[in-house]
Amino acid sequence: MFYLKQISESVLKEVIKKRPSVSHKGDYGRILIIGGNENMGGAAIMSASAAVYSGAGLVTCASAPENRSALHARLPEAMFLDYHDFSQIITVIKSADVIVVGPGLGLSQHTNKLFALIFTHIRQQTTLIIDGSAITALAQEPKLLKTIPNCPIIYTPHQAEWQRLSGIEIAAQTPQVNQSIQQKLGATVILKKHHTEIYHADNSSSKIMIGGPYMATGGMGDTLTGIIAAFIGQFKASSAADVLDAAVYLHSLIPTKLSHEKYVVLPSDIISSLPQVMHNYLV
Ligand SMILES: NC(=O)C1=CN([C@@H]2O[C@H](COP(=O)(O)OP(=O)(O)OC[C@H]3O[C@@H](n4cnc5c(N)ncnc54)[C@H](OP(=O)(O)O)[C@@H]3O)[C@@H](O)[C@H]2O)[C@@H](O)CC1
Ligand SMILES: Nc1ncnc2c1ncn2[C@@H]1O[C@H](COP(=O)(O)OP(=O)(O)O)[C@@H](O)[C@H]1O
Ligand SMILES: [Mg+2]
Repeated sequence: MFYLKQISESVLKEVIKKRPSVSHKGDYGRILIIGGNENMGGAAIMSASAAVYSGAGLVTCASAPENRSALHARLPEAMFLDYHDFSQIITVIKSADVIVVGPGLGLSQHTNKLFALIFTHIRQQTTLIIDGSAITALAQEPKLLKTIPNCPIIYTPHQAEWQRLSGIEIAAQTPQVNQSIQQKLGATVILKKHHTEIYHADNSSSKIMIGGPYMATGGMGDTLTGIIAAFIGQFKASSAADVLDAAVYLHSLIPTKLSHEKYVVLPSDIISSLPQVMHNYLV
């Protein structure tokens, strides 16, 4: 029998820490989000917003220039880069603690150029979260997959994206098979579904038993990427597995609670609740 640990609420108390008085934004994670083409800026904005509202110290969003005003109007805490400006993007890649690539990025030659840029300039200690279009782009370009850098990598596929990347049909995505592909990839895989499963880089695995169809709105996965990035960027005292378990659990805990009074829980509802709910877990 394959054992997936059921994540419990207690992980939030273990991971979320009171901040030392003598600290500054640089201590809470420099996050770069690369996503949002001219039609899907919302995905990058939701990812960046989730990162800011879950405590990331400095968030920069590299996106299509059409999204600049929307991002600034919606999230003035975040900085913006035109994703065609390679020299500025390289500078931020080199200083980022966590990079998210993919929310709303779309599939184009430009997506592949951005991959080459990240893979060349990312530092070994930086975590790279690969989501959405970026997963599909990698699945379509096996050559790119061979050039993946030697830094911590986290894939956050939904079941169809996992099918594209792993070659496993959705019906055949059992924990044993999922873990064998995850180990071949040498990365962490967060397989998003009803009761999301996490296959950690240290070969442990876990799953959540909360969340439901009130979360089935576009942007819900984009929001998860921002929470994960912020947690990695700031909660350095806990193990990598606990930090990811906590981020994934929190992302579903908020809508589970709100679903008692709402038919659907929007990504924006989760984002605005994050600071208050996180405060509840300070010991
Ligand atoms: N506001 C914005 O800017 C938004 C931007 N977005 C961005 O769009 C990009 C593309 O991402 P995507 O997930 O929308 O599309 P894609 O990768 O083609 O997968 C969909 C196909 O897979 C199938 N499918 C099967 N199982 C599934 C499952 N469990 N979960 C989901 N799908 C499942 C599904 O089946 P069907 O619905 O037909 O039954 C369909 O055939 C990505 O970069 C993302 O960030 C979105 O976040 C939305 C809000
Ligand atoms: N029925 C459901 N039960 C539990 N979680 C769900 C359900 N439907 C969607 N979700 C969650 O919503 C998110 C959807 O991710 P994804 O498809 O990548 O969204 P998007 O790309 O639109 O942002 C995942 O975290 C998934 O677990
Ligand atoms: Mg997605």
